[in-house]
Amino acid sequence: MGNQPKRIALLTSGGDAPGMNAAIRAVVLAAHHFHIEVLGFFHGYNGLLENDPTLLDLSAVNDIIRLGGTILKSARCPQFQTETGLKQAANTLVKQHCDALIVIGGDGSFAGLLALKQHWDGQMIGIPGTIDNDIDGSDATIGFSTAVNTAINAIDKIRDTANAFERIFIVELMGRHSGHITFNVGVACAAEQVLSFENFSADNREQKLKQLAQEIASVQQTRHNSYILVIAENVWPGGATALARELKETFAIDSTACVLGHIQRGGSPDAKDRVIATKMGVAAVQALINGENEVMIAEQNSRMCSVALKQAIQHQKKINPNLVAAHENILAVTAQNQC
Ligand SMILES: Nc1ncnc2c1ncn2[C@@H]1O[C@H](COP(=O)(O)OP(=O)(O)O)[C@@H](O)[C@H]1O
Ligand SMILES: O=P(O)(O)OC[C@H]1O[C@](O)(COP(=O)(O)O)[C@@H](O)[C@@H]1O
Repeated sequence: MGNQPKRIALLTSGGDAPGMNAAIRAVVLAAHHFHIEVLGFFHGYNGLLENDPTLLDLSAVNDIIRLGGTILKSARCPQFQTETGLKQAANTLVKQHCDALIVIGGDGSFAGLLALKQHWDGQMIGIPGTIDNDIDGSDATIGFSTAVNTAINAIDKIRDTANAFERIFIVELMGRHSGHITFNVGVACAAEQVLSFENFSADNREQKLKQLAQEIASVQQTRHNSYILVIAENVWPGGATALARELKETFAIDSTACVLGHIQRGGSPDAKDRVIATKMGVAAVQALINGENEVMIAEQNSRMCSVALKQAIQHQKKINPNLVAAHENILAVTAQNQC
């Protein structure tokens, strides 16, 4: 306990995620409990370059657990990826007498922490905050659950029009490198097709287009029903709009492309995200007090634990293969054959 930090720097970085505020609140409350000060830096790593932080007292985090976005603002900060930027950030932390840094963000933000390590020797802890859920070593990330629920709500609404008009919709979901959102939403919405990194490669594009055209024709002829295809962003060259155009040009199939976009990142965090963010925020302060360094707080089988930051950014977290297989082999096929 003698070496516990006296002043923690806290920031949110990269894509904002619902529940980041809940994590900020938990860090501040836990730190207050242990008589540690928390300095909030704004605009991601830019805040360390700007050196204009604010002391986060209890009133600063009052009633923020239910708010989407982040009260500390977020940003991407190219300057932090230069030696000059990293040195400047390290100087700020020294000048502000911070002996620890907690960053709530995604894999890029954690890579940033590891780069800063070359110039600053304080304690560093990452808290996984990203809707993409693409962080190794943690079963879930803050924001994923809310984003999935938001997309489900949106697609359920689209389904009403799709059913009423027996129309085809192609809905593009976020997750630039991973299909966690796409597969979970696809299964939960009973989407007729799911297209993501796990089950599609652009090399098979022509074959896939033909297969989709056949499926759509079959569903429409035999069932007079709607057809919803969910696709991950970046998976089809040109995205949902290009796919809709190709179906029209090659097979004369009319479809409507719908890009859900940033709607998935916003809104009040759901119960799951509020709870995981709170647990992670408290665990981060406890990890600092225990002398841990260069780790990310994670949840594994409902328990909080620490994972080396290096391990967290390996990009090896796969979609549950049972989910992919169930959709490919059972759910979609069975649903499409219903009369
Ligand atoms: N290799 C790196 N070195 C230093 N900083 C980095 C590095 N990679 C990312 N960052 C910092 O982290 C920020 C957020 O990363 P980004 O990948 O955009 O979001 P996320 O953290 O959500 O994955 C970047 O804008 C940059 O400031
Ligand atoms: O808002 P931007 O800068 O266009 O970024 C969009 C990207 O951010 C995300 O919403 C979240 O990604 P990160 O959490 O890794 O930043 C991705 O799903 C999406 O591809």
